[in-house]
Amino acid sequence: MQKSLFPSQLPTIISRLQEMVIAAAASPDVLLQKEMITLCLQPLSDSDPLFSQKKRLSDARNLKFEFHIPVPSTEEDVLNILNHIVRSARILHLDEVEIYFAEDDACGPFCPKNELESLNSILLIIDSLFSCAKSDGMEVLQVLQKATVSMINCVGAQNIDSMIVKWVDTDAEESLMKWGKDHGVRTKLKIAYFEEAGRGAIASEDINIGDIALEIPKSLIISEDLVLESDMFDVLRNLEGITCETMLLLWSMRERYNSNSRFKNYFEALPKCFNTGLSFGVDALSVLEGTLVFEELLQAREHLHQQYDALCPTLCANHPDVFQPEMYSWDQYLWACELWYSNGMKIICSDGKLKTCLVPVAGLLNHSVCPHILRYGRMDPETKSLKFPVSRPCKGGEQCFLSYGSLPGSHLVIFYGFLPKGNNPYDVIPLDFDVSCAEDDTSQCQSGETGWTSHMIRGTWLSKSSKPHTYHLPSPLLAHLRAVLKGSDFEMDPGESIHEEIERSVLETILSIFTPMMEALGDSDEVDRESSNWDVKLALDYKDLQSRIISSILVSCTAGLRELNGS
Ligand SMILES: C[S@@+](CC[C@H](N)C(=O)[O-])C[C@H]1O[C@@H](n2cnc3c(N)ncnc32)[C@H](O)[C@@H]1O
Repeated sequence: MQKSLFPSQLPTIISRLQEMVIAAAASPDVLLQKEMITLCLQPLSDSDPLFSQKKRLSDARNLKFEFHIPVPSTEEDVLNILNHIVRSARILHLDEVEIYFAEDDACGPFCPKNELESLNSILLIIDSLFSCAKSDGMEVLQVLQKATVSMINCVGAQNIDSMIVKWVDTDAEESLMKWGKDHGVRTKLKIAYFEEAGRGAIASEDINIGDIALEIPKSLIISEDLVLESDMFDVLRNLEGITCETMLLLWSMRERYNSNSRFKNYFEALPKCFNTGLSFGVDALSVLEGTLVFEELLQAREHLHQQYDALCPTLCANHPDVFQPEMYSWDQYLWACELWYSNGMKIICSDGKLKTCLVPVAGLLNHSVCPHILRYGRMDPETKSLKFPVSRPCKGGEQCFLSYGSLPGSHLVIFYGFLPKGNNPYDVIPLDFDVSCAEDDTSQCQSGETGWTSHMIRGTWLSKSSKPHTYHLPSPLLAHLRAVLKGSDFEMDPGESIHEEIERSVLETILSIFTPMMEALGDSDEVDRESSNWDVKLALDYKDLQSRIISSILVSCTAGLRELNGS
């Protein structure tokens, strides 16, 4: 589901409680014992692929990663320090898209996922400090804990991803849950149906931060190990270049119809069709013409067709006993691809390898940009199970959401068949510049002195920057264009950081990229939304989203130009 399900580095929590003995100046005979709480965030690691960008941001803001809180302290002082801790944690947890848009003058919150990751990492440290705190220290920790939990609750309160429950459990889902529980699944969730998202999971009781909402034993997880044990492997092992993922896909096509399968209840509860972008009909495709997703979708389908043609007919002809032709049609292949794309989870298994797996029951969790479950994806070696703890509370009866990752709408449409509600901070338009620079200036041209070599843009309503000459556009992009356009054409006074002519050129360049994009989107008013099929509706929603993003960029550039022209 998530392309990289587990955060690349687990937070190594280094925390300690130090006792400091301070001599009282007034009376040298008396030693006052003063407790000091030291809270250390995971330090920036140079193995982090975003190390240089994070370092630049944290240096620009003078951030620290180790904090000392004197005990006792006033509540105000504690909360003030917590504010600094949170600012640092946010930077540590930024992912590639989030950091690209993190402006130097912004201290967050950046987006719900980053906020939840940061606050949960802090909460974990605070909780670990309780065991060695003394009474005054306890009080300080309680203040820190209460304030952090309250910030987490605030993130949840702003979430608008609520859906209306239609019904709870049908036969197939009921059998799946019963089968799961009989085989060791432990859960505080039950299955429900939502008009907007199909099945999903609701909390059957209040689930608090850190509680395990769902625990799936290893024995129920479908991974490549099953293919390696099956008769299929004898045939597939001889195929050059075949990946474990493809083997597993072929295995699942057959297992779906195996009445003796260990996973019968799981396969029976799967949808008969997945309704992702890969199944779009011609009408939906024609709506998408002119959007970025159109080409991506055609390429993805072409790739799958080629893969099918290269594999299935030959396997069925040469090994009909293993690959029965009636189970290996193109439609069945597409169904299996959609299953794996929309339900596959990347898990670090007991052998330390990252594998794409199907996880019964967990596969019923829907996605949100403000999820409850973020930290999962590593098999617990002790319990031999996969645990899904919540990072924000989920009240009984509420839908419990998972994060499928930092995914843009285009990816969600093609591989999952939906667009999430609310602002998706990962809805970016990538920008590939073919830069030809003066030879001696190439590196500066490519990075615009910010370390970024690829660029992106998103809806400008998401920008909170109030700095002049930012136009609600990302600063790495502006820096890059300024560096490229500066070239040798403009004379800049020493010390001059902004040159009006360059600013105009930057904004005009962006307008020249997005004006034709907006025109290419055309008008979709003539399509009757109400009577359209699911795929046309989704294509229209995606197109609306693209228009909204592009139009916000055009408005920001035009406003910027007007400002520069003094009108
Ligand atoms: C892992 S499955 C989740 C269970 C799924 N709803 C079902 O009925 O089987 C992923 C699929 O759920 C749907 N989905 C997940 N999150 C959604 C959301 N926020 N809004 C609408 N549909 C969603 C999409 O169809 C997606 O391909």
